[in-house]
Amino acid sequence: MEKALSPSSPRPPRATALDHRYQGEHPIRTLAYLLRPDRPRLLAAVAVFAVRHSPLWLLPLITANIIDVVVEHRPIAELWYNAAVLGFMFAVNFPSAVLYSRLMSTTIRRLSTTLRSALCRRMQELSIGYHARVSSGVLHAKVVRDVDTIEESLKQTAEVGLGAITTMLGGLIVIGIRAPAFLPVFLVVVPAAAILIRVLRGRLRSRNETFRKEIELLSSRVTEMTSLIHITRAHGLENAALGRVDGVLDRVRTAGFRLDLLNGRVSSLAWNVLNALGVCCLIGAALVAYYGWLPVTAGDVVMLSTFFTTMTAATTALMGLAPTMTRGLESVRSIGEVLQAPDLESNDGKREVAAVTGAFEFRRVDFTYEGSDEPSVTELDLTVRPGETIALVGPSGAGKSTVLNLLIGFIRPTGGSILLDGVDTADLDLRSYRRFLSVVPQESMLFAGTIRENVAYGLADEVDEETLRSALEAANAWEFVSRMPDGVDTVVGQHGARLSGGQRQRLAIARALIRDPRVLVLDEATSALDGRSEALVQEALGRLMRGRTVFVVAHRLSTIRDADRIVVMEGGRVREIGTHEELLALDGLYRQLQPGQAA
Ligand SMILES: Nc1ncnc2c1ncn2[C@@H]1O[C@H](COP(=O)(O)OP(=O)(O)OP(=O)(O)O)[C@@H](O)[C@H]1O
Repeated sequence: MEKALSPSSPRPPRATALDHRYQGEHPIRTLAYLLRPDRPRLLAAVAVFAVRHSPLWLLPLITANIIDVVVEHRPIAELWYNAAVLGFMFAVNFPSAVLYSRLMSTTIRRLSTTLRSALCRRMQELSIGYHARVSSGVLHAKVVRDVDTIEESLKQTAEVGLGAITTMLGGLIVIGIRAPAFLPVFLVVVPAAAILIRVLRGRLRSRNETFRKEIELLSSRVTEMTSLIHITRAHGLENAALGRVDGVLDRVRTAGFRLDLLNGRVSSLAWNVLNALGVCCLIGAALVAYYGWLPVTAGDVVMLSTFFTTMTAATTALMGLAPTMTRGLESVRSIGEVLQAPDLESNDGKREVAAVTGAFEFRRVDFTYEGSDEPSVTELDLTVRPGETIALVGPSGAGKSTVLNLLIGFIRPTGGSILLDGVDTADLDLRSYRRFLSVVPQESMLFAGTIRENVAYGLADEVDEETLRSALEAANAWEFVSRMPDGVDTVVGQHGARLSGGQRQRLAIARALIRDPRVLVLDEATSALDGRSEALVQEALGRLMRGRTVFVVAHRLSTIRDADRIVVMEGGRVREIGTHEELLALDGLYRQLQPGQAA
C-alpha cells in the first residue's frame, strides 16, 4: 500500500497582522505596528494637513502685522505682502484638504480591512474548543463594532488631534519669535493639558472596559435568543427569553449612563479650567502692554489674545478626544485578545496529507476536557481497516461524540496517539487530512443560498451539472429538488428553513457524497423520521457509506446491524467490541442497551 502522505509544501506568506504578538503590549504600539506599511502615506498626510491647517496659526500673526502697519504707519507695501501670504494660504486650502482626505482614508480603510480579514482568518485557525467557549456574538462584535470604533477613533484623532497639535506647535513658534517673554506662560498651558489628559484617560479606561464587556454580553445574548427562537416560541417561553435580554439591556444602560456622566463631568471640568487659564493670560498680556513692562506692540496683544483662544480651543479639543481615543484603544485591545488567543490549531509546518486510504489506529487514547476532572475518553485502543464501518454505541455521556471530535481533530488526545495510515496525526496538517473527510452531523447545517451552493459548499472548482445531479440522485434528494420551482438553483432559507427534516438530511448526504471522501464521520439523528422519509435517508446513507471508512454514532438498529464492528462505550471506556451477533451472544452491556437502541 502506497504511503498516503507527502512532505509539506511551502505555504503562501500569512497576513502580517497575525504574525505579531499582542499580549501585554500597549495598544498604541499595536496600532503603530499595524500602521507600519502606511508610514510614508501617513507622513505625507501630516505634511499636507499642516499646510491645510496653517491659516489657524498664521492668521493671528498676519493680523498682528497688519495692525502694526496701521498703528505704526509702516509702508503700505507691507500690507500687500501680508495680504498675498493670506491669499496663497486660502488658495492651497481646498486642494490640500482633498489630498489629506484621500491619504488618510486610504490608510484607515486599509487598516480596517486588514484587521477584519485577520480576525476572520484567526477564527478559522482557532480551535473548536475556543469557539465552544467564546460566543459567536462576541466574535461578531469584534469584527464589526470594534473595527468600526478603531476606524472612527483614528479618523477623529487624526483630524482633531493633528489640528490641535499643529495649532499649538505653530502658535508656540510664532510666539517664540514675536513675543518670547510670553512663551513660558504658554508652555505651562500645554503640559497642564497633557497631564490632565493622562489622568482623565486612566479613569475613563476602566469605565470603557466595563461598557464594552456589557455590550459584548448583549451581543451574545441576542445571538443566543435568535438561535433559540424556535425552541423558545414552541414552548411559549418568550417572556423568559426577553427577560434574559432585558437584564443585560439594563446593565448596558447603567454602564453607558455612568460612562456618559463621567464623560460629561470630565469635559466640562476641562473646559472651565482651561478657559479660566486663557482669560488670566489675556488680562496679563494686556496689563504688560498697558504699563509697558515689556516691548509688546498693539498687534502683539491682539495676536496673543487670539492665540490664547485658539490654543485653549486646541487643548480642549485634545482633551475632548480622550474618550474617543480611549474607546479606540480599548477596541484595539479587544481585537488583540482574539488575534493573540493562544488556542490555535497548530498545523503550520506539519506534513500535508496528499492521499488517505482510511486506516486508523487509536493507541491508548485519553481525553480530558479543559477544566474537567474526569476523563471523557480513557485508554481507547482501536485499529480500523480502510473501508470498515465502526458504529459507536453507548449510553448518553459515554464519550461517543468525543471520539468523533478526536477523529476529526477538533480536539487532540491528552494521552496516547491517533494514527492515520500509520502516521501520528499530531504530525499532520489536519486541514489537508480533512479534505478527505466528510462529516454528516445530527442537525444538517444549511446556509441561506441555493441548493447547488449548499451541496457544492467548499469545493474549489465549479461542479458540473452531471456530478451535482448524480450526487443528489444517490442521496435520494433529486426527486424533491427536481420538483422545486428553480431546481438546484432554488434558494433555501438559513438553516434550510424551507425544507423538511428528511430533505435537509438528504441534502447533507449529497454534500458528503459530492466530496467523495475516504473517511466519513456520521452522527446519526436521534429523532426518527416518518416511514418513507426514513427509508429514503437510510438508503442514501447506505450508498454514502459504501467503500469508505465510516465512524458512526449510531441510533438506528439497521445502521448498527450493518456495521462491520460495534464499539460499545460507557463512562469513556470501551466495554465491548464485535458484530451485532457476537455482542448479543456476549450478553453484556450491548444486550442491555438493546430495547432503547431498537426504538
Ligand atoms: N466541552 C466539554 N467540556 C467538558 N466536558 C464535556 C464537554 N463535552 C462533553 N463533555 C463530557 O464528556 C463526556 C462524554 O461526552 P460525549 O458528548 O462524548 O458523550 P456522548 O456519548 O456523545 O453522549 P450523547 O450520546 O448524549 O451525545 C460527558 O461526561 C460530557 O459531560
